[in-house]
Amino acid sequence: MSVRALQTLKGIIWGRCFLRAGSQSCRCHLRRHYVALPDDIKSLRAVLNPDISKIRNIGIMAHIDAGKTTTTERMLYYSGYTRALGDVDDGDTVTDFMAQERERGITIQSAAVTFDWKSHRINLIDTPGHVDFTLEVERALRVLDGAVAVFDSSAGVEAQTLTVWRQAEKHQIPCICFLNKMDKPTADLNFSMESIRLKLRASPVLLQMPIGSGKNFTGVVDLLTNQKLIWNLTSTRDDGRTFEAKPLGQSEDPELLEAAGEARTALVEQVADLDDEFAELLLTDFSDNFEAVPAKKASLPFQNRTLCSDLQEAVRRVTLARKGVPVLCGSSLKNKGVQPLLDAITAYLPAPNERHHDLVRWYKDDLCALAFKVLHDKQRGPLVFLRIYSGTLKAQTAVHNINRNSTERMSRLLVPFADQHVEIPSMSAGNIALTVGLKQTVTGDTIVSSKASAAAAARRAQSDGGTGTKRGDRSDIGIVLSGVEVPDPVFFCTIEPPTTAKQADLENALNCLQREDPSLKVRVDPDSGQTILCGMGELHIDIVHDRIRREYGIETHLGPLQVAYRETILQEASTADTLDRTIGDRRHLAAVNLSVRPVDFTSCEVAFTEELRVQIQPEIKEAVENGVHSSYLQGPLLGYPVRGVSSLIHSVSVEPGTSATMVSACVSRCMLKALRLAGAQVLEPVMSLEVTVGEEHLSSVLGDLAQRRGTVREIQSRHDNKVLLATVPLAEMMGYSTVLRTVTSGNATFSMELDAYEAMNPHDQSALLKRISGLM
Ligand SMILES: Nc1nc2c(ncn2[C@@H]2O[C@H](COP(=O)(O)OP(=O)(O)OP(=O)(O)O)[C@@H](O)[C@H]2O)c(=O)[nH]1
Repeated sequence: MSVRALQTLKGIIWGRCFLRAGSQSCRCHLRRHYVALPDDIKSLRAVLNPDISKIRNIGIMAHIDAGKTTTTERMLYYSGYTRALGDVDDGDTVTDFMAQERERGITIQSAAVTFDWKSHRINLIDTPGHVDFTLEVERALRVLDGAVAVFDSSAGVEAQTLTVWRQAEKHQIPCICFLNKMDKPTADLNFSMESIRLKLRASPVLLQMPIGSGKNFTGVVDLLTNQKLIWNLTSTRDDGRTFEAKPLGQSEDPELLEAAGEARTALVEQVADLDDEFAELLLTDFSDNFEAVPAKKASLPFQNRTLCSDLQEAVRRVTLARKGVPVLCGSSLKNKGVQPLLDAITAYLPAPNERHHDLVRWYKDDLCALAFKVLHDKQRGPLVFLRIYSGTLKAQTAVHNINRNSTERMSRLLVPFADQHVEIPSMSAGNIALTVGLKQTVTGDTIVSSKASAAAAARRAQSDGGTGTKRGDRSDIGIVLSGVEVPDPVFFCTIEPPTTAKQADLENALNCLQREDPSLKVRVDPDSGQTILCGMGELHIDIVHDRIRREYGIETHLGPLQVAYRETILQEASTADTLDRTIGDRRHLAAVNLSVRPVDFTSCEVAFTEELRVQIQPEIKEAVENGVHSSYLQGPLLGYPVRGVSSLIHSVSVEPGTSATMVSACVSRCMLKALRLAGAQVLEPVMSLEVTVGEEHLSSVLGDLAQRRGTVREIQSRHDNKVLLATVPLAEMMGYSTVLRTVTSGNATFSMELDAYEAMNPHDQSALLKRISGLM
């Protein structure tokens, strides 16, 4: 695997489990003017069910290399979760513990880590940064209440952050931005703010100003409190646990004083623009002196004010309403600025009860939880991470899984703290729980206390207009939390066990892995009988392969990686077919007349003419639909799934005694004829690619892309680098990371995501057809 892939893998497997022995000690010295960790941080772990208002379920999202791992490591360290500061460059982060633990076969990965910060419970939920794991991000976002976006302040918004940001917007998750790497000579606050504004179309609310730049970056001015937060680190080994907080006084550097004054006025004006309540306060109480606006309510001139009217609360309202995003600065690597980031998480991001979760209201105080990650532990079996939305989850009780329509018993309930998994008897709404014993639950399932509770919720939903999610044709309305949409895999390859005796073990491993990862698809080729792995990218398949070896002890052989093409049609066509077959003494006779026409590439439909719809018997209708759908599974050209076709059934006649299977077979055969007549066409996955490269290597990258059928959309300048935006067919991108590293001597990074399925041009299509049919 490439260095980049390995680095990315490190990001993906971040935060995985943590069965580390030994307690931790965090001795802190609280001196005058100095801020350090309060001693009570550890003891708060005794509070296993904190008040819901004190819980923060958050994720950290970032482009690769922005500093997510480093920032996370610092958070875990300052909160007392870890004893030593890990360094990604030295390979001793929490991540690397994971690798060792996996080597020892103890499992495990964790989807969430729990720690306390100043009387708040923070559940940090892993959001991997690589596009192959977009589904994991989506799954994590589903259970997050807030997120921190980490940026490299010299690069601003980069491709992967943009993708994850869009996903966060879809789930309406309030965010905070952390401009990391302020110690770099090229760090640029204004550029980063502008790129948040332009690329993310967000309204950045600057809460801190950096003090000094490059290696002279020493801390920040907190614009709310008008305080300087300074890290006077005495050596490179200084962990930055202690920092100095003092009011910005007149004796300061006049330039800093002026800049901070202007930035605070801009902040106050911006918040007033975004929050009416604050604007009213400003106009009535502080119209002639914005500088006197207090940071916190405690410092308001009159205490009986019932409105939450201080600046910090106004910023909070703005953040929760997603009208603006607070921006903080720091350098995680240099141990500066992470504690205020933790403060900001507790101050601005929402508690679970401040988020609106549809459907949950139907459960009132009954249990309703979402399984958002399943892991397999060798000793304890499947571990299921649940986000509890309402009610209480109790150990040693049976719970009902609505999606599987099954009831199963949960044996133990755990909280994933650093040094141990703490077992607890029950857990209330807002929390993240790790459960043992749920053997049938799959990622995305909704868990409730009983079947009766689900039925009661369904009745409430029905009487309130029935906004529950209807599942298939079931007559009951299942009140399920929406899971995640699983995108189509773009790559596939065969997988073989070392010996046929290991086939059953391989099947078991693949079943377990699929339960954990819904974006992994496994099927058996009907012609060859081979097992086929389908995944989201080279890295995804690589990791699955590696996990089968490490965690299940099976050395498998992977066939060459192939692109998952699709097929469609170019024009409309109509045809008819008759199937007349006698099997034994039974005659099967069916005839069908249908037409197909192209629609957009995302869907495939089947419909019946108005007249036929009222006449057709339900079992014949089902058989016809099955026939059409099975023809969509294998296109006429290369046998890839069909997309973008709408079929209309004009007539069907079936002689009595004809089996449903024969009706389906007749329809499938007719569909195949129709698809051929309609001019079948191969669709290929086209990726959008972003390459950041030093100017001197730009021409080599462009030359290489031209050979890959790439289309350059734009070349932007970013400091000394060029950012190249292009689209390239996925088929041309195998092993790109290695080639890119070679042509740029390691001076480039790239990220890639599926842009669209596009029709291949006739020349490329005929080359592909020849290659696949073995003629080339
Ligand atoms: N100068 C500087 N470098 C930093 C800072 N934070 C992280 N880095 C470096 O940036 C590189 C990437 O850091 P990571 O923390 O691994 O970033 P990440 O976002 O987790 O990256 P992936 O795991 O690849 O997704 C490492 O070499 C870090 O040492 C910072 O504040 N300043």
